[in-house]
Amino acid sequence: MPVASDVEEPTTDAEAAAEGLPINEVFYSLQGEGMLVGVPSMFVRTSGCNLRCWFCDSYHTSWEPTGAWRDVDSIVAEVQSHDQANHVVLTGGEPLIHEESVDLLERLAADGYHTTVETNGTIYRDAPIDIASISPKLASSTPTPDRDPKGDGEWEKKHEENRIDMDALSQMVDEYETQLKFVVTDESDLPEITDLVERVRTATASTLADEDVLLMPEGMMREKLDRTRSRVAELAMEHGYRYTPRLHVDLWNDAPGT
Ligand SMILES: C[S@@+](CC[C@H](N)C(=O)[O-])C[C@H]1O[C@@H](n2cnc3c(N)ncnc32)[C@H](O)[C@@H]1O
Ligand SMILES: Nc1nc2[nH]cc(C(=O)O)c2c(=O)[nH]1
Ligand code: SF4
Ligand SMILES: [Mg+2]
Repeated sequence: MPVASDVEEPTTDAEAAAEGLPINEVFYSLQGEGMLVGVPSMFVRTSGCNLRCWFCDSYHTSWEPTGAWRDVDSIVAEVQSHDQANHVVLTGGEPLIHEESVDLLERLAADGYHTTVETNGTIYRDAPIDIASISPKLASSTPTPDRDPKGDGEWEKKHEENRIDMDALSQMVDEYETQLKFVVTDESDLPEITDLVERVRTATASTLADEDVLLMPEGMMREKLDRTRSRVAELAMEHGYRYTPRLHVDLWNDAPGT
């Protein structure tokens, strides 16, 4: 795919209307994470993010955002060209920084697709979303100078300030069928997870069951997951939360377009 532009910040509405969405990749695969794991799905990956997790497995949508601007018609046409999939995963980067993601979701809903949006939960948008797959970012995601994949901790403060927005998160949980999918680096993440789950329960009218809380092992590649998945599965059992594998990594490691 041609690299037409770098995407650092959300565009203005006028630019977005004229240009569509910055797209890093569109591909057909199996949903690798969460409650629909294994379901044949089309993936639409937007470029650009408002956070910078040190472990981000989509480096070219966050730390070095690249992509081609595409109009919604051409994205929908590519989704339709794989007629095995009735399910679309909109991901990124952070797809909800882009106003035009709402247009895309409306077009997909009108065409009868079931949609999952993978989001960090910091931006609320009103859109036809079947599953909000929210992955709130924990303190262990913060790019401190010793873990910054690119620089020297320049993003540490901004990431730390913006990684949780309780208003946006609560509104999303109230409006959409939700899974809260936490990336677990080790067991020291658990107190923060249980605390955040309780805060969400207090702030929302909807029921957030323990099974709607998912623990996912951190690991971009198989070798890392081999070291983390057993412990994360045990932690899920201890707390009554759900464990989610990273099926695509088990099957295809970090191959592009999977
Ligand atoms: C690249 S993010 C894009 C969507 C959105 N920005 C978010 O973070 O939820 C897609 C999913 O991958 C997860 N993820 C990113 N890097 C990971 C890693 N190294 N190990 C495990 N999960 C990771 C995120 O937490 C999120 O659930
Ligand atoms: N197969 C597959 N499943 C996924 N589920 C969520 C993904 C993501 O990057 O958001 C993802 C991904 O990148 N690949
Ligand atoms: S919020 Fe998502 S896309 Fe952004 S840096 Fe973190 S994992 Fe990557
Ligand atoms: Mg991924």
